[in-house]
Amino acid sequence: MTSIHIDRVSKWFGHVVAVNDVSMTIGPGITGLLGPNGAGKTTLLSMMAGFAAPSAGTVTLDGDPTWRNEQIYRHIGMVPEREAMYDFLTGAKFVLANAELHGLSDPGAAAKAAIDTVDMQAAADRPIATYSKGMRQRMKMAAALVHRPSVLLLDEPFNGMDPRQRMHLMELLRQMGSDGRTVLFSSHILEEVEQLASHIEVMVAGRHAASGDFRAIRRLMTDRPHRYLLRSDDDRRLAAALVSDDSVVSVEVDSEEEALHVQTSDFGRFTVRLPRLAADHGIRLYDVTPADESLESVFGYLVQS
Ligand SMILES: Nc1ncnc2c1ncn2[C@@H]1O[C@H](COP(=O)(O)OP(=O)(O)OP(=O)(O)O)[C@@H](O)[C@H]1O
Repeated sequence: MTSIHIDRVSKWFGHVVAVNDVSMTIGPGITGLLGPNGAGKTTLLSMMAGFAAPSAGTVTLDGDPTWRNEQIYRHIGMVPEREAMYDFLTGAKFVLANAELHGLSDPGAAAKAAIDTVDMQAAADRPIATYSKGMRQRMKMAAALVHRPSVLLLDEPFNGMDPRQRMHLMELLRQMGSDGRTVLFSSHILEEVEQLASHIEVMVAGRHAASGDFRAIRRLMTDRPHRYLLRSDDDRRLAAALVSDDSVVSVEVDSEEEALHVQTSDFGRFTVRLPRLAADHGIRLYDVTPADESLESVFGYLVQS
């Protein structure tokens, strides 16, 4: 069982719409679920794992609904972002308890194999309370893998990991993807998603904003109109010079801030043209600051497009 199909799914909590009419299919290999905080990624993953019911629409795994379907839990492993571990247990006991909950025929062997997979043998007999965030993350991963699920869902798995742990987990996920498993992980960091996933789904404010190859998503993010804040020794003359340039969409003089707000459609060309233009007109530039570089505004642009 490998393909998750999300069909017109919404989820609301009182007046909050966490997921808004989302449709997507997640197949074998590695997919990145990208979106800023509060985009609805955790809520969507919980519905995929069968932990929460959609308010509208359906979530199915190879045609079978995931909600309240015991058979489905055998095929899905979920690594939640929030800690859901008993700190007094050792890592080994925690993974073993998960193996027993799944009713596996040899829970001891399954737990040992899962701990070996995440390379946590050395710390397996220590209480979880003594683990670093990255070690906890790996034990949660072992618990999620103990029944050898064909679908692995991970919520912000790289949070709190050091670079070496990050590389180790990336390697492990790559291996699972190439074994034909379906691996879906959420993140709010584009670079992280790019390194691992060839296919990306983007969520913004509960909506499905974009889907595709990471190059296409990257292009969408860099081709958007860029806004800059400029300060110079003669803003009005600079504004007049800028409006005649092809790369500039709009210029606004902000006399309160004593600055110019410039919007460009081609930021590569603009960054080359701006210093030349200023030099040609004998204008001195004091400040050139991108005004919309925050991740939220980049995602916001994707939703509008
Ligand atoms: N149980 C709940 N009760 C009320 N509101 C909720 C609940 N769970 C999520 N929400 C709201 O739904 C929206 C989406 O939250 P969700 O946690 O799914 O986003 P996210 O993309 O995973 O963000 P983050 O990375 O910050 O966890 C948010 O506005 C959140 O406050």
